[in-house]
Amino acid sequence: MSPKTLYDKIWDAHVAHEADDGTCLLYIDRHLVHEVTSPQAFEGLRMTDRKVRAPEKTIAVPDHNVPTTGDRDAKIENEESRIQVEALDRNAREFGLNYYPVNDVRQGIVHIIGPEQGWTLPGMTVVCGDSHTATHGAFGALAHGIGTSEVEHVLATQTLIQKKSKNMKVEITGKLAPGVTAKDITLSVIGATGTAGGTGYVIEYCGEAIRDLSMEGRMTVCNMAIEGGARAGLIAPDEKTFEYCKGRPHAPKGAQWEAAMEWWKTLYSDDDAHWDKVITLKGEDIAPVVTWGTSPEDVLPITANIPAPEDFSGGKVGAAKRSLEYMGLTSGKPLTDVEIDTVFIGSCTNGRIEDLRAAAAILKGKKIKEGMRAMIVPGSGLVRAQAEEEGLADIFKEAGFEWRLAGCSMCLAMNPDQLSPGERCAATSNRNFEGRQGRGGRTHLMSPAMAAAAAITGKLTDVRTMM
Ligand SMILES: CC(C)[C@H](C(=O)O)[C@@H](O)C(=O)O
Ligand code: SF4
Repeated sequence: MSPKTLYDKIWDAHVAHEADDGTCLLYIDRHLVHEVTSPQAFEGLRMTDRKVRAPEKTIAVPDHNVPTTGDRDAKIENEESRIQVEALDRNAREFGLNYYPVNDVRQGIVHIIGPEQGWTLPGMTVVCGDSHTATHGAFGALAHGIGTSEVEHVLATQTLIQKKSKNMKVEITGKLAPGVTAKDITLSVIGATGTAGGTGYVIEYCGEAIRDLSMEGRMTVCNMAIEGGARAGLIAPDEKTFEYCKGRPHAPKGAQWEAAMEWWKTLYSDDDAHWDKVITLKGEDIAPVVTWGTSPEDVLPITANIPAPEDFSGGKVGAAKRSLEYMGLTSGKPLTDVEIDTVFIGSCTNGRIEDLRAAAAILKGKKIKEGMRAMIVPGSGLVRAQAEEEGLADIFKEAGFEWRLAGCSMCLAMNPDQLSPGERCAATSNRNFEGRQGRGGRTHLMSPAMAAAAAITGKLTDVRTMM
């Protein structure tokens, strides 16, 4: 048998049909559905009088438009948001899906609750009408975003038409230095490869620094594979993965667990498998980083100065000029001089319990800078409950943070949590595009510990000075 990558193995196990031109029909194990990209897909089913082919493998949750304050049973004020959330509610009930309504404690960001509830498991194919579906790759699942017409196709057939991508290996060797996290790894990779570096590839992240990460950290890394242009990100499952999955509500039990483990233990890239592209970073070389511009590739160590357009070449010169203008930054000044007025800790990148613990470790016994607007938005109701039980919520509230209900929130500002024009935010999310967090808002991406440090000082801050 010829050697295979992890991606090859999962792919081969799911091909239902291959056409002469290489186009394949892939079987889909899990279909996650949120309110933004699904209404038209369900309408399509209705119009053609179809049912959902595998409702037991389809999981629906509202997350993007839900308010994170107040009464969850109250009507959503914004009409567009309300229509989407109500449509999902109707569709989930009518088509008999697994459903976590907004007032269910298990509700949360779709990419956080999939793993949390044990829907996401090694070796699966997982899709969702959402680009950050790559997150689930942390379990050694082939997971990627799909468009609304594909959502309809998967709902109707439980299959997806796909062409195979190329294999890319991203190896992070050695150990991370103190203060350096999974977020710094994933941002540094994009800084090195650019936002198009992964185009046409499925990335497998490997190496000692990846193995050392918790499942939460691995999800942070895979979450941003899409920002590096890749179709999906993967990490081979290991004991940590199995331990995380064991006992989750929808994980297999008993003999079924044993049978699953037999297959899961074969899920690694063979030694002499073929890679179309290989990138290697040394863990020791990775610093706590922040973004300075309006693309996730605009990454620098926190100790650097704000770049000048002339530091770049080609099309990037003009892009950097526009970014710096939009961001209101002066070239040559230290990044640590940049003052911020808002801190957002949350999102499917960094809204899990470990992220909240990392922020709490910095915030314990401290106060945020006067006048600072700071919020923690847990990734799910269960993350929120656990943080309360562990006393983290008290640390946040005593420090001056708002303690919110679960949802996407200020990651993309589809709910009332938005930046005003010119406001500058230290954010733990994954996109710093113009207007992403509200029209005219300015976003600096970073790790939860770095965002917590910035909340205290009121500036972009090297977390290592506060440890
Ligand atoms: C709304 C949704 C389609 C979108 C995505 O696909 O990623 C959102 O989650 C985002 O992060 O921009
Ligand atoms: S938290 Fe942000 S990135 Fe994640 S699904 Fe929601 S909007 Fe998209």
